[in-house]
Amino acid sequence: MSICTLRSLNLAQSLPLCTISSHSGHRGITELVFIVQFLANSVLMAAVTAENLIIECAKQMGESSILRQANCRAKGAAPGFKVAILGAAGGIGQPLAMLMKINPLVSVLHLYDVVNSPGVTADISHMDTGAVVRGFLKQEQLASALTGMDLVIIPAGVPRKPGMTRDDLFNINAGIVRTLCEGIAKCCPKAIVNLISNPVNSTVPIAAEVFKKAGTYDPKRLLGVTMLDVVRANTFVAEVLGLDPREVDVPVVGGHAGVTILPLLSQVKPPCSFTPEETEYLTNRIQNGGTEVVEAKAGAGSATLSMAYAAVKFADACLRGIRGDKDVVACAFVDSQVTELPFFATKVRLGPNGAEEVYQLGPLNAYERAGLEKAKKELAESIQKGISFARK
Ligand SMILES: NC(=O)C1=CN([C@@H]2O[C@H](COP(=O)(O)OP(=O)(O)OC[C@H]3O[C@@H](n4cnc5c(N)ncnc54)[C@H](O)[C@@H]3O)[C@@H](O)[C@H]2O)C=CC1
Ligand SMILES: O=C([O-])CC(=O)C(=O)O
Repeated sequence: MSICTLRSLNLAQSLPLCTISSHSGHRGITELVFIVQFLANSVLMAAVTAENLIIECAKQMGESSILRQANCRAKGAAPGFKVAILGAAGGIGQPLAMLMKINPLVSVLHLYDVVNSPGVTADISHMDTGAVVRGFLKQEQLASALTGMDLVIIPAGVPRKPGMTRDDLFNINAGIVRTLCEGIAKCCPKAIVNLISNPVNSTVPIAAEVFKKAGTYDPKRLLGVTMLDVVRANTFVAEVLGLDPREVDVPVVGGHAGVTILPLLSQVKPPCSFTPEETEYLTNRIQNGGTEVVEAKAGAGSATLSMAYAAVKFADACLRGIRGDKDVVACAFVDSQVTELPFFATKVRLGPNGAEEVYQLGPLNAYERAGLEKAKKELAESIQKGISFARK
């Protein structure tokens, strides 16, 4: 308030003064000066009156109510999409929330968690970017967090420690994902869902079953996030080729765990070739990128910062798709007819309804065909595990 008043004072005092000094002596100009002075004083009085009014209102209604009104006004100011992050106070959730607050396509950002979301929300809400941020804590606020959302990003759940596989997270994360997806089915059934929680190869089938049970399943709108595999593949391949990673595009198909992560090195852009040793090295490194980080963090969790970056890259592609941008293509783990499995990661074209088109694998070399068979075997089990859990 006081800053507003100061600004008005400056305006009222400085404007007429500088006008007089440069134009004194001219009658018409002097009249103009008086008019400007009069207008400036009126602005000042109006500002003071308005400030008094607001202070009076604040006294009567309580400060938080005034702040809520300010929030409502801000909401109308920035056109864009409404995005919720479930698990927003976590290792991925926090940097993801920060990066989504910067995204100009986002007008409203809902941060939900079972702990610490008020603090994260207060912190992020001070960033002077367009999106309005609201925090939601615990199950009783899940419905409010989800209502009206266009895109829901889910990084909720426990991460790995050294020695664990992603499947070891199933017992805890399966239940978390089921509960959150039940909320989505009730409160924002048309939202596009970006599912990050591991094991993605099982949590995506769980989400699909929950939506089927609720009668809201739209296969296009459910996307398992495998972007981190692509981000890693681009980085490691660029290192080997001596290129800038931003110039490299590596399709990664299959799923998101160990051998189910299948980089298609024969389809790298720009076109290039690798020796058998390079192919072996790159495939292993891309498949074990997650484990590399888990071991380096030595018990303090798994990839969070690169994952937040990858999640934002993917969410941004989804939002551009919803907006109607043409040719938005990214890899994701989706409902698929590309193989005999019900879910598979390939390139998809993102549009207003999510994954509008699921692309075929394209030509594979012998190394990749062998990798595909291994990937499908493990994927089939993980998918079935998720479906059985959700149907129990
Ligand atoms: N798809 C991918 O490429 C990747 C997936 N992940 C997975 O993402 C998940 C999260 O990882 P981090 O953020 O590092 O873990 P974290 O433990 O740091 O954060 C998880 C957050 O989820 C919250 N949470 C737990 N139960 C919840 C519930 N019922 N509702 C809402 N929030 C809940 C926790 O309070 C916590 O704030 C893990 O399952 C991890 O394996 C991690 C990296 C890459
Ligand atoms: O490895 C983990 O547990 C986390 C993850 O999915 C990844 O970093 O790719």
